[in-house]
Amino acid sequence: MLHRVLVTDNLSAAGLKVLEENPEIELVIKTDPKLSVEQLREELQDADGIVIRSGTTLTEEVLEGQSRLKAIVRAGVGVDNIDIPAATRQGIVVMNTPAGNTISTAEHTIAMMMAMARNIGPASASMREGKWEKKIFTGTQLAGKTIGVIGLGRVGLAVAQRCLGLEMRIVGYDPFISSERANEFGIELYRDLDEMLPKCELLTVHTTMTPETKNLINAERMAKMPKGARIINCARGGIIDEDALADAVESGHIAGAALDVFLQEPPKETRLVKLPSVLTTPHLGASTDEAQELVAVEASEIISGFLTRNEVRHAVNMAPVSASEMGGMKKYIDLAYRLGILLAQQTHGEGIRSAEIHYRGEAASKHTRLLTSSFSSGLLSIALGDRINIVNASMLAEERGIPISEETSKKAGDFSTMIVAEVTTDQGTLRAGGTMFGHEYLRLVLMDDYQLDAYLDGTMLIYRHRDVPGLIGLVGTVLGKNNINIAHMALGRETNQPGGDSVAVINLDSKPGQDVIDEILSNKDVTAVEIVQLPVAGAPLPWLGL
Ligand SMILES: NC(=O)C1=CN([C@@H]2O[C@H](COP(=O)(O)OP(=O)(O)OC[C@H]3O[C@@H](n4cnc5c(N)ncnc54)[C@H](O)[C@@H]3O)[C@@H](O)[C@H]2O)C=CC1
Ligand SMILES: O=C(O)CCC(=O)C(=O)O
Repeated sequence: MLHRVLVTDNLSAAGLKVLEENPEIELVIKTDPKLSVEQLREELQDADGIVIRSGTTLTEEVLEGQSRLKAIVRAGVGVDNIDIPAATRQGIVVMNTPAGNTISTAEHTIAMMMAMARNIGPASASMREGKWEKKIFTGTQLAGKTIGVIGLGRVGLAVAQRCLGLEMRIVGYDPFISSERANEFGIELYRDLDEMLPKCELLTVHTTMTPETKNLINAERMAKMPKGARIINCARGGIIDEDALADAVESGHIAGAALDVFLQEPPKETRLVKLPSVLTTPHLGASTDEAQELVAVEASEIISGFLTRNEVRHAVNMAPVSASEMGGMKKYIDLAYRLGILLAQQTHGEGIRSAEIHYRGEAASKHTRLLTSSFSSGLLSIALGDRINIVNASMLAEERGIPISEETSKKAGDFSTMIVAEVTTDQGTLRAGGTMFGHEYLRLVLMDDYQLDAYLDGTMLIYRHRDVPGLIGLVGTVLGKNNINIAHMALGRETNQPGGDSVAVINLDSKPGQDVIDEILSNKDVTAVEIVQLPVAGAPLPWLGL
């Protein structure tokens, strides 16, 4: 089946070519005219993936109920036009291309700073009107000035490097970078933003947009900057309070501002944009041929890799997994998922309080967070059906107040690799442990305290009983007379003594009806019977299609 990829913003031709040339992808381009919310919802119903830039907004309303959509790729950095919690809840993986437009954005920041410092915009406009106004456009030299850089990630550091070349002094603020790293870039790092601001003759922000960075630079903080300071924002509108900035520019406390990004794009409130000492561009930071080609090609490769090879690159709502890593993980993902569905059925998905997963031996060196998500998606599958997958399982478990923890030990026990899951419910704790033979055949080797060796697939009849002679034959007869074939049978004894409590797991070729269960249960030595239905061996996992 072809994977349908929707593109709703302008992507460079080189990026589109990657998608067009992939025989497993069907490309649908809907850039002109811009889709309404309703049209976007409709298009997404038939899409496996979507590639966007900043022009498309994927809100909760748009993403709600999009059961076919598996991946969103942002050709660029900022994912603030995507409702990430909504996407995660829907089980949609969100990925971006973090590095392709860094240099272009840093260059745009420098261009904005220099143009603002030398009044290039208004001077050019004045000449276009036939004027020659040398005096009023006298600017300010940058060499020797102190610039504050807030957010020392990819763009912030690239800006700092360039400012160093302009012989500026650089002070910086980013709570998540070490002073050693900042010093490598010639930046004097401050741990307190308010202490740094009085030093900043220029200030540039390069953080992502988060609740913490919204209005990070407000009226109070602008007041702490020296009179005549200048502010640049080529990151995200709203990191600098737009109203407060307009006030500060009007009052003359801030001499000028250079803005590429706005709270609303295009801005509806234009007081700031119309101020003569405010220089603006329409979100052009990443708009160079080079950056657009890089991000578009990378975005197209990311969506193709995800849909055709299960590769997860630069995901913002799940752990990344390379194609080769995914290859070695498939069986483990499957094993964890099967243990989850097994325990879900044994608890009937009710009253689950918490779960603990233990990874032993080889399993401990795998991507255990992903395996735990896979287990969780199996565990919650009864309650949530096919709405749940590896992407949203942890979030949905947390939302239901079910803590799912993991513990790893590289020391192998009885098996070279093993996953043991324990689920605590209102009634008690259930345990299931699985391994794989020859990296291929999944086996259930632990059930509560019983050691056994059962197939971990298909229809499983599990009955608990006293270990007395003849019982296996009796159960076999009941199944036989109802024409139910036994594929495999495993027994687990609590102690090695006969007569104690035991469990039997019988893999069947068809599912017995209630009458068969009742007949087995009517035996005085049988204490409980349950049927567990697992996917058949080798069945593709939901969503990942592994
Ligand atoms: N104008 C444009 O066209 C473009 C804008 N951008 C925007 O530029 C910004 C930076 O992008 P990158 O450098 O690639 O991101 P990044 O993730 O590499 O860097 C962000 C930095 O902000 C820091 N940070 C987070 N919270 C902070 C806080 N409260 N205070 C101070 N620092 C904080 C982080 O520690 C990180 O170092 C993003 O908002 C991105 O969306 C990026 C590319 C193009
Ligand atoms: O796609 C664009 O033009 C904007 C890029 C951007 O803002 C980003 O990558 O965060």
